[in-house]
Amino acid sequence: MAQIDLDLAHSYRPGPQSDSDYALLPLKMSFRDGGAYALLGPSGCGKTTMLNVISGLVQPSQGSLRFDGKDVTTLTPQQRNIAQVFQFPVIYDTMTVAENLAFPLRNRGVSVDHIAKRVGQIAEMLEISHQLNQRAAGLSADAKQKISLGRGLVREDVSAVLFDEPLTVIDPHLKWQLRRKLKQIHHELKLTLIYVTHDQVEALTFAEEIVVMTRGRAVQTGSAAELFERPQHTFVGNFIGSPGMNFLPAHCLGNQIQIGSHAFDIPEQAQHASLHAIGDFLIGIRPEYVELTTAGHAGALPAHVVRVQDVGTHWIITATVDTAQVAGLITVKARLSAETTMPDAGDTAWLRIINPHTRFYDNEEMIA
Ligand SMILES: Nc1ncnc2c1ncn2[C@@H]1O[C@H](COP(=O)(O)OP(=O)(O)OP(=O)(O)O)[C@@H](O)[C@H]1O
Repeated sequence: MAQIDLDLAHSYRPGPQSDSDYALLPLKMSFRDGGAYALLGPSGCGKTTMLNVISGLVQPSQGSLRFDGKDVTTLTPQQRNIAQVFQFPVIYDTMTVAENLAFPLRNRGVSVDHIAKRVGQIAEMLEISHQLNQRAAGLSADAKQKISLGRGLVREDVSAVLFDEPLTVIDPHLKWQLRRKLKQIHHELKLTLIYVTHDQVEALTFAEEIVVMTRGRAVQTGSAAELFERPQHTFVGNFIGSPGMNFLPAHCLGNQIQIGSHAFDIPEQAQHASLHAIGDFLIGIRPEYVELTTAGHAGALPAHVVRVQDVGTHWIITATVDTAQVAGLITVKARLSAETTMPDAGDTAWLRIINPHTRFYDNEEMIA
């Protein structure tokens, strides 16, 4: 296992001129030895490029990377001692499940006894012990991908195990089980795992730390709770959560926050942010933290209710807030508990949007 430090950028085009020429913009980041990470972001944001730069399949066009302080930039995947699991099964159909799992160990000259022990352990973890003597050829796509996962996890001496959307071919129910299983396996094997996905549920279930990426940038690395409570970038606010964070344009007038024609006291968490010096900014509040309250309540403004949806364990209210000439009508969503007395579509509801959970953004970055 190794601590992985990146200080690099990558462009597939020679002589990149603008940000859009880069698949990975210049970044500095570290993956802790033994950590479980997810690289999360929409299609094309650079996740696979980052994974391939770590494995050595792609050489960064600028900068370097280190494993435990040693520069590995020019080393091959094999020299870097990386195991990789891809979207589709990479196994030998003519071999049995046990032989497939043993293959990476046999290649490294591990003793027969140790191979048998380790293959048994991995098969048990993945619940494929009963299939060890079957030929891989006859197995379902799900079972084959489990073998691929097993082959990725079987070696104890790897620097890291990299997964590129490994559950794509897996049936939805099994997918859910395997995500939990991988988390448990990480706990037991203490391998450094880096897992690429565009699915936030997958990332949040599996990883201790999630690297959120957009347009070639890693905009935040943090636990599920950190990404939820303190999105450092508006993209994280939007992308994480369902529905995503609400954003409203605001500015400072005297020592108050002005949204449309409504003025609010600056809350405790933004006292230090010199909002008056910034001028225009965005406030962000998660639908979970928008409170339904009464007229004139501190931190609340009137909203026109457009839709009220019962989504089982809670309700989602969609309403519009008038920000006047700043941005016209802005949609705000509130996620309310099933016990709340709901307004109807067409009503005016007072929504408390300034409270201790409100965040402040300048140029997409969180400032308070
Ligand atoms: N071999 C390549 N040559 C040129 N451009 C590439 C190559 N591979 C990726 N790109 C470009 O680099 C950018 C990042 O792609 P990458 O595959 O890393 O993103 P991703 O987040 O993994 O997307 P997906 O989830 O769709 O796989 C995209 O604009 C993509 O078109």
